[in-house]
Amino acid sequence: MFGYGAKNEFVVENRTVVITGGSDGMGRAVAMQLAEKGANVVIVARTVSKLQAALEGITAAATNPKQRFHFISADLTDAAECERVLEEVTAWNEGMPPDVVWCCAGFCNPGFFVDVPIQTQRQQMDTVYWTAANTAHATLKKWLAPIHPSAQMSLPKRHLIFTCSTLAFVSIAGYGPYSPAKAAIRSLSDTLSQEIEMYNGARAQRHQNAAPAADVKIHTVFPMGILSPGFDNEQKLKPALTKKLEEADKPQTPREVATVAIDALERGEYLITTMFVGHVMKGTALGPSPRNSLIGDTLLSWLSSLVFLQVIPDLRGKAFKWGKTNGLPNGN
Ligand SMILES: NC(=O)C1=CN([C@@H]2O[C@H](COP(=O)(O)OP(=O)(O)OC[C@H]3O[C@@H](n4cnc5c(N)ncnc54)[C@H](OP(=O)(O)O)[C@@H]3O)[C@@H](O)[C@H]2O)C=CC1
Ligand SMILES: CCCCCCCCCCCCCCCC(=O)[C@@H](N)CO
Repeated sequence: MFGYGAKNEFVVENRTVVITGGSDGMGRAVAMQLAEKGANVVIVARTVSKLQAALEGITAAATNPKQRFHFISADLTDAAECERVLEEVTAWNEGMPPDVVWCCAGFCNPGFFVDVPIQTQRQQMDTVYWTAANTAHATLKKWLAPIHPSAQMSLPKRHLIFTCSTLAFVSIAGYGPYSPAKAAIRSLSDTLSQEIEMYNGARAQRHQNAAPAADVKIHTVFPMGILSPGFDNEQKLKPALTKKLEEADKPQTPREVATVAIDALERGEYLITTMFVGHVMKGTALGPSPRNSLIGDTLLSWLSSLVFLQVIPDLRGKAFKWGKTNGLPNGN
């Protein structure tokens, strides 16, 4: 929770939330929990049958008969489809854009770089990076449109949330098709977290000048493994070496990941990790990102830099030893 007496920085009651990838895994768990907290929820994914089944469960999680639920089928690798989704949600939401957009769409196709066709690697960039960037673009174009001072209303902060992976901080052999796309999301998130301040600054003068309708905050969640249908699929493709190198990962349920992430959003955090190993992976890679807590994150980065003195050679050493013992993956 956000702590006794502290302010909840992520109020969703009576507000409208869009969750991409909301038909399965973590996205569906997030949708259920935000419905439990009183949000109106729109889930977006490609497969209609999965959307219908998920929406039933999400609707049943509602706590107030006034809450509304909707699904939209769209392939978010197509930017025009993301614009359509935002238009449809705005029309459904009585002309108001959504208050929260959470990008969860994506899946992982692991494999060694030279073994995975380059076309598949481009597709990973499309499904992981571009679904998020397209959704962010369509959303922010709506949110940041200038509103004349006479038409300004008092609106609460809007939230754009990306879902990354701790692999964006520390990549592992066998994730070449996937980690770069997640690292690109992290970079976009850092860029936007700075750029958005210009708009929030302009809004401080909204009584004199045209400005966006509400302040905007950016967040990014970095889960470890999530026990989802996507994960089951990924395990079938994953090289044995990759499984060995990620032994420190004890996958969490979608519900656990959603709960931890929402709690962190309620505390107002920016880069969100969901368990101890994830915190340490973040700590080694904080770089120029805004901190959640100056002291906490600085101590974490010191701890991590010590831990990683051992982890970096360990990962490389295990890869070397694997090749020495087992030969090439398909060399027989
Ligand atoms: N599972 C894991 O171990 C980890 C996952 N993550 C990330 O967390 C997020 C959720 O993962 P997970 O819970 O495994 O998800 P799942 O693989 O279980 O579900 C993925 C969701 O995304 C949708 N989706 C996929 N491609 C598109 C597309 N092109 N357009 C629209 N919707 C799409 C799927 O529906 P449909 O196929 O019908 O479109 C589905 O709703 C992802 O971003 C993933 O990369 C991060 C760390 C670990
Ligand atoms: C004490 C600190 C030690 C740190 C050791 C680092 C070990 C690496 C763990 C790799 C974990 C990968 C999780 C993300 C998985 C993911 O995103 C995919 N499953 C995609 O779906």
